[in-house]
Amino acid sequence: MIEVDSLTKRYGDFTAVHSLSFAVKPGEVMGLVGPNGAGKTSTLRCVAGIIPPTLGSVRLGGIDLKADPVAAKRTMAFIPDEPRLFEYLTVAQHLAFVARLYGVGDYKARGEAILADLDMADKQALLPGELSRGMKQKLAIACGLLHAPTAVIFDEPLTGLDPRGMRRMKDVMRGLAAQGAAIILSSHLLGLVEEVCTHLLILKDGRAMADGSVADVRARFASDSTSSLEDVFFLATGEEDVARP
Ligand SMILES: Nc1ncnc2c1ncn2[C@@H]1O[C@H](COP(=O)(O)OP(=O)(O)OP(=O)(O)O)[C@@H](O)[C@H]1O
Repeated sequence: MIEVDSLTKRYGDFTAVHSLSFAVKPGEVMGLVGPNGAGKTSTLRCVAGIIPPTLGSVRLGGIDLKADPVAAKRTMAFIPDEPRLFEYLTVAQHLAFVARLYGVGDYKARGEAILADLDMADKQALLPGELSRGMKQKLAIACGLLHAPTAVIFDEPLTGLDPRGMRRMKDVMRGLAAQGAAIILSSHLLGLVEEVCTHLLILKDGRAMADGSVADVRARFASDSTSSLEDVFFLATGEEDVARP
């Protein structure tokens, strides 16, 4: 469960996120979408405990992030769009290191299963410098999932993946949700959001333009239940001439 209550993020005098509240329940995948500068990254970083909110609170698995950051972060994984790896650790050593950090005792079988899911089983002895961009992304994902997080944040998770990798990644997200994880997926790829997400939060200028199940948001903004998420996005954000043919 991810619970965000009245989250405000200011940078100096500028307010990037205005009193935002939402919750992602176990099994839900919430798509966080919005135009450039809407406040998505600021929100995600606050939820992940990377930067502090100016006001408001975040609870992960029922644990207040400010009151007990270590316990709250133990329940969570943040998968950034740009993989950050250790140059001198192999794939297998990355998993061993992350397992020690999170106190995952029986990590080997779990790590191998995650690597296999991502088509990385035969890459265990390689260093990041020997991996392609997409493989690095997959390794970052494997590291993030090793401790079986119940709250998972994906920021543009398909960046650099080939079509097979993208399909694997979508399966991984659906699988995590089916196992009861609460997931936030931030992406500009509205097709991906439409395929994977059960819920939507559309942000603009740091404010929620829409929040709810995909069906509810669609019903609110589009007259037609078959309208694409792209249409819903433009209607909700007023970003484009929606009357275009
Ligand atoms: N460290 C910072 N200092 C000052 N302003 C910032 C900082 N980080 C972000 N902002 C501002 O906050 C606003 C929201 O930025 P943010 O990166 O959260 O948006 P975003 O929705 O993730 O955008 P994008 O889709 O382009 O990644 C923007 O106006 C940005 O200029």
